[in-house]
Amino acid sequence: MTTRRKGKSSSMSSPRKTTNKGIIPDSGHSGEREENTRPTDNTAPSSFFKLWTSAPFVVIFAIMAIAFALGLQHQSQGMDLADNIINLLQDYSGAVSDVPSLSNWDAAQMPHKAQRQKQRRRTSKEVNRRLAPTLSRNMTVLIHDNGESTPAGSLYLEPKTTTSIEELKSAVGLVIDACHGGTCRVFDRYGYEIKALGALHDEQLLFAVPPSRHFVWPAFEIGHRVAVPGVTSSLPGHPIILETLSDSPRVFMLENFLSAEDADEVIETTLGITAAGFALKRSTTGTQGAVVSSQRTSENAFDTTSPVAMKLKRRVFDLLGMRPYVETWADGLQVLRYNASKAYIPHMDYLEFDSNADHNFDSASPGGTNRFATVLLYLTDVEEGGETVFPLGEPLEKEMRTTQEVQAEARARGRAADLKPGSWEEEMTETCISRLAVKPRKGRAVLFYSQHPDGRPDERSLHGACPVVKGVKWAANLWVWNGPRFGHSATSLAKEAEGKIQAVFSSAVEGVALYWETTRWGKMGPGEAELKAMTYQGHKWNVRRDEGDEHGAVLASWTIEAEKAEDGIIKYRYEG
Ligand SMILES: O=C(O)CCC(=O)C(=O)O
Ligand SMILES: [Fe+2]
Repeated sequence: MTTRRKGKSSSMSSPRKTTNKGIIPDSGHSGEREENTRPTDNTAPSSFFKLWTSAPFVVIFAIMAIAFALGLQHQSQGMDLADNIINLLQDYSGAVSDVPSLSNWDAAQMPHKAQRQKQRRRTSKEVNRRLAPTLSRNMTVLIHDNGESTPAGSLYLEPKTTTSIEELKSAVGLVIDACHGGTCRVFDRYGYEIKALGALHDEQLLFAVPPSRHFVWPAFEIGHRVAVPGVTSSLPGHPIILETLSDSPRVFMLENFLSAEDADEVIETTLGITAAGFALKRSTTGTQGAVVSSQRTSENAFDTTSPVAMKLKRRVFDLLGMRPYVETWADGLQVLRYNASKAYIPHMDYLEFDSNADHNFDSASPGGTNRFATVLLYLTDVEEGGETVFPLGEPLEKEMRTTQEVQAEARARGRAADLKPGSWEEEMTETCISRLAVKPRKGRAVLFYSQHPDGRPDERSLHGACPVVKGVKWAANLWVWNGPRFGHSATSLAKEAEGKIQAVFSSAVEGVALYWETTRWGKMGPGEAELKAMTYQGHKWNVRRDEGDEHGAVLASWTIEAEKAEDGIIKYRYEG
């Protein structure tokens, strides 16, 4: 195995300027694969894609002819080639060059048939399981620091020296300092952890994720689009498309994330919630006791358990490469309603380190947790206004406007929305007009990260909800934490909610997980924190053998009996 280490890779300081054109594959490989792994220009499909999508048969024929010719001379080499082609298909299943550009989202067409088939291949639940545990051939892989768009170095791997995933991980440790000793997990560029060497292929981009950190989608460049493989989308045949809007702050647009029916169901479910602490009411801020703020004028509700909320919460974890789903790592789905003029001043989603003495919010420190990423779902179109604005993000389309023009437009919007002249809402509108702002569209979602890949809070993640000018904006967000969340919001409020019981679960033995019906709640064991849940009389909880994403055999079941609760709390312990 040979290691090549480049100068310390760095984040794109100016995404528009930077591309990873500088990658030079190890000798012996044409540059063509890297050319294709590079972000694709929306308007100019890469030459490979043009050929593949416009004339697949020509490509297949050419491939077969080469494979056959090689096979005659050297059978195993022909097999390698065939393997490589399959890998190639898997890798490119997510690269999108033929979806419409941002300004043309409405026209989103069906992906090309070949691409759909590739999508299905990848969607099969656990790609790694079907793959050989060994390397198929000598190959070069490019090693990226988590979340980085350019590689830190490359590794030349040979089947005879790299015989296990552990060896791959140790090799990665030679390239990436934070992975010294082989401590990192290795992900492909779609957020799938590599668990079998057979999943690797030549010139693949690999992302090294240090222990207790999570995969972060690389930005590549503004406008880079990926059809996300393996994550359920709103419509069969239409993959979720993740488009880079900004590198720093790290913001992505997600198209096809949820269907119109799902959006309607979230709203209907929300309007039906009556429990105190969950039902729709004027939004609050703060962790020490929620306070109504003049700078957050929306209404919100928490939907923690409805089937549609559970489905979307799991989808978000999948999209983030956080598998399996862990209930205690996210706040409930927070549903938001903004009537005309309502807004939320620019803020961070992560909580201040000293916001509560009982919790370590320093997410970069061992055991510290805080909000890591936000996925914001738009449940309605909004006639005018209501954008999610990132004041530190570059606008997608730069318009040459003077400050006076921007101010005049903000005032006009303010009048239309009935905003108080000189109010923070009117002032914010200037930012909405001139900085990175995402227009709500039903079914669309935005992903942004509140933490750097190493867990430090990202102060550039500042964002807010622009005042709605015309119409009503319904949205829902899921705040995903980098570990078990602080039990403030939904959970502690829920204690007060009528009829609910706080259940606390633990296990004296390793290798088991808690499930609420078919929903995985989390891992249990002597080394794990107790799992907590708000639950009802008659709810059934299962202890299963922990088999990750799969449902292991049921080892024990508990049915909630309200009369056994003391002070509204009931404890269950699995003794094995
Ligand atoms: O509604 C939006 O666009 C943003 C909402 C938000 O940032 C929040 O609720 O934390
Ligand atoms: Fe927010």
